[in-house]
Amino acid sequence: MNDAYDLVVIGAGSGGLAAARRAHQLGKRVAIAEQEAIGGTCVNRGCIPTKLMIHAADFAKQQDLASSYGWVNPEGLFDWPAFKDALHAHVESLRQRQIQDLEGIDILRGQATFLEAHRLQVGDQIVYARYVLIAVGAHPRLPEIEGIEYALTSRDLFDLDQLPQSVLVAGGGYIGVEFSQILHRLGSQVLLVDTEPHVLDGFDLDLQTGVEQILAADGIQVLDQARLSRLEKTRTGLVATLADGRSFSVDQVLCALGRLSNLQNLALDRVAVSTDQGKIVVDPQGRTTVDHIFAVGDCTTQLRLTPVAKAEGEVAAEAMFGDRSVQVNYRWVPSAVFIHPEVATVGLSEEEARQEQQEIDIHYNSFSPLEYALSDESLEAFIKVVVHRPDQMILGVHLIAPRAADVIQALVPGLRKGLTISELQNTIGIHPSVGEELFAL
Ligand SMILES: Cc1cc2nc3c(=O)[nH]c(=O)nc-3n(C[C@H](O)[C@H](O)[C@H](O)COP(=O)(O)OP(=O)(O)OC[C@H]3O[C@@H](n4cnc5c(N)ncnc54)[C@H](O)[C@@H]3O)c2cc1C
Ligand SMILES: NC(=O)c1ccc[n+]([C@@H]2O[C@H](COP(=O)([O-])OP(=O)(O)OC[C@H]3O[C@@H](n4cnc5c(N)ncnc54)[C@H](O)[C@@H]3O)[C@@H](O)[C@H]2O)c1
Repeated sequence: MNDAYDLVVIGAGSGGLAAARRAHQLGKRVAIAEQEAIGGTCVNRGCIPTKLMIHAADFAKQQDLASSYGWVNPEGLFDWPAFKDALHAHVESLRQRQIQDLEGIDILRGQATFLEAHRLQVGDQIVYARYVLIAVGAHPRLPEIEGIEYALTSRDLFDLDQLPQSVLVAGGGYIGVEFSQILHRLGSQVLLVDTEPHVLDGFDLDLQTGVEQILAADGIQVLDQARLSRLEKTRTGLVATLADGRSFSVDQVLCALGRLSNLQNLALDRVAVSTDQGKIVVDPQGRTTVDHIFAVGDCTTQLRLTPVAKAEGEVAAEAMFGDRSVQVNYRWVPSAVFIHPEVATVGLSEEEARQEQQEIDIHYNSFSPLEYALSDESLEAFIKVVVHRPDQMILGVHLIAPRAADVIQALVPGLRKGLTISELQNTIGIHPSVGEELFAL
């Protein structure tokens, strides 16, 4: 049968592409179904365009610092349409590269739906699949409040005709915090509203409060324990009302309130795949409650990050067709919030370690990065290490500093092998660098 595959992958994002390529390398006949653009969220409307916007915004910060380093009149004007064109051209080139990398794999254009356990409809085509991998990702959650149709999501930001002069950002997670600083640096007045006591709920509390200080020092107003409850369109923009009755007139409102798995069109009820709170339940190999159906990435109950989706995709393909013993190890997954200065974290927060009733010591080092030395502006960067007192092994590392993401991820192989605080303290670093501060704890 022409339309019979060893594996049909649903969704050509980070997880689906990794699985499809691995299964193809293992000699299997593979098809990948995609209803939108190849590359999924990360390439088309997530990590890559966001980080390009962060670089654009960072030049504004560098201009501020440059005048302390002898540069005269470093201020320039930001041309949003020119940047947008360059951004979309780069995203298009990445997309083309992803398509080239799919050589030997059939691309099925359209929405995939289960007809029965091994049969899928993709657009107007019906295909047979020995195995199916669901990698359908997620979409922004919008609360059911009056006027929500006027709000933007992160998807819309890369296509705006012009940047808003004022914006209310609802949600202080990764997306809300990153875009608050981007939009502020590019000239918008920003108000950030979050329901929790601090932004970045779930991060180490010192990171949460440290980030709020950075945002406040930038001139971003942060309202904690506040909930967006209504939007009204006016002649000039929007009026956003909070649950406590306060209201704000702004040009735009950005909703960054978490993401929901894209399960709505799959007809999962026809195949008895179990879900929990709208996410597919999987084991550490990505197997669902149905033996030949796997799921990876943002549509599952695991962490929602690109490198995690990729690792899960590769493991799932191995579990189907190669080394059946592999599993994803979620113990030491680092992550970063790409603001200036960067925020990066790995392992347990102090609060998580205390909740687990671990006996812990906290090692802390605050420092001022050299790039601020000549500036009137100050930056208190810090590193915090959570240590298991009985054996001195490191349980978590949390850093706010320039280049924090690179510093933290370089530690991960050591952490996986049981790195202790004295091994860190006995290391000779590179001077002058942010990384050497790790060894001065
Ligand atoms: C603004 C933003 C910034 C981010 N920044 C970072 C970052 O800096 N670092 C990081 O690690 N992560 C980041 N993420 C998260 C990261 O993008 C995701 O974790 C990652 O893309 C998940 O990959 P995935 O394969 O699970 O899903 P996706 O990449 O979302 O791919 C799913 C694909 O499935 C398709 N699809 C859905 N349903 C069907 C169907 N029925 N039939 C056919 N196709 C279907 C979709 O069109 C989509 O292309 C960011 C996310 C956002 C929104
Ligand atoms: N740098 C990165 O790695 C990166 C960047 C962007 C996105 N991501 C991924 O994308 C996912 C989604 O990001 P996100 O920021 O949308 O979600 P999130 O879950 O990280 O944060 C949502 C925030 O919204 C708040 N909130 C919920 N309802 C609210 C309301 N009605 N009013 C005000 N605040 C409210 C929550 O308290 C929470 O702080 C993340 O989980 C992350 O995995 C990662």
